[in-house]
Amino acid sequence: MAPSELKKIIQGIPKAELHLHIEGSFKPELMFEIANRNNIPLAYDSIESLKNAYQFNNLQEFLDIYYTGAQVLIKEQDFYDLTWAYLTKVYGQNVVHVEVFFDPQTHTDRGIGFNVVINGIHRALEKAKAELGISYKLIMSYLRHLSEEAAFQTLEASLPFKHLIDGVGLDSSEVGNPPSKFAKVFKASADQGYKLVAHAGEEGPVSYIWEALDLLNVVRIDHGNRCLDDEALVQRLVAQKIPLTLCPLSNVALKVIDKMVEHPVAVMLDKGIVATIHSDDPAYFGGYMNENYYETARALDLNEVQLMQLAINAFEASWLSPEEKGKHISNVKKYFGVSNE
Ligand SMILES: Nc1ncnc2[nH]cnc12
Ligand SMILES: [Zn+2]
Repeated sequence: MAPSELKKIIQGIPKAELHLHIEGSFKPELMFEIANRNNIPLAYDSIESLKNAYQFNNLQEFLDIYYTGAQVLIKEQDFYDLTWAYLTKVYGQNVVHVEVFFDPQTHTDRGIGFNVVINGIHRALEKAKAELGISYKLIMSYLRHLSEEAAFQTLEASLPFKHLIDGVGLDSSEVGNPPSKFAKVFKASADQGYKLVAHAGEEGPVSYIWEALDLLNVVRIDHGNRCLDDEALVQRLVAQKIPLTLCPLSNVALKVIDKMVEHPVAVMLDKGIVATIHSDDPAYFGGYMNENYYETARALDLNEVQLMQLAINAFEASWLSPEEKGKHISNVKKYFGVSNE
């Protein structure tokens, strides 16, 4: 298929984004603008030199830059502008539903109020719902390089805003910080009514995916690339329809895989895993939803049936109601000319 034809097909697919760190959507241009208005010096003297620093050998090298960039976010308006910029961008890519991560501790540890962060993000999400027709869920992520005690404090701080938050996640430096470290706070989060997800098996071993399932009771795994190392785990994921939110451009940028042709998503689909494609930190990894679909489809020679399955899987994996899921899935099928019988 010609590149332009593939791009056109991907553009038209109604898509759900389920693995997006809002701080990872912070474009250098907006970062400079917000840094200037808040009088915060950046370590880079131009947008170009900042962009040149976006070369990573592993997850930690990325995280160091990502946390530094987030430090210019001070006011509610900053969080609003960040979120609104992301939403208007993906509106143009026919993303119709988003489930967005935010990292409260990255901000509260700098003295920014939980209310400042969540109110700014929430205001933009509400505006996108009203004006762009994009539905949303919000996921508060605990930073796994910090203690479980710190995660408990974050859970406590979230409670006045519980009505705005749909679930909790677990992100940041994976190796050495297994899911088991957060078993108690995940149980307490579930008791508060939060849904549960966790990053696992991105750089960490397959045992972290088992732990996320058995000790944290998550309903989806973020990344999960390493699951193919373990056939029993694959069978569990298939039998229980546990989705994996994969991020192909992120995996190449962070050297989780060497080249896109090595990405496991096609094999996962073949095995019947509810695999989905997302963008993780699009401002840092070179692409949003369309670019992730496109680069993966090109490298793995995905056909239209596989593209349709990926799009359907994302709605199946979402936290939308059964009726909403059904409506979106029927739209995807219609788009691909498949009957909804
Ligand atoms: N890919 C990733 N893995 C873990 N933590 C993250 N935080 C933002 N992006 C992340
Ligand atoms: Zn992620």
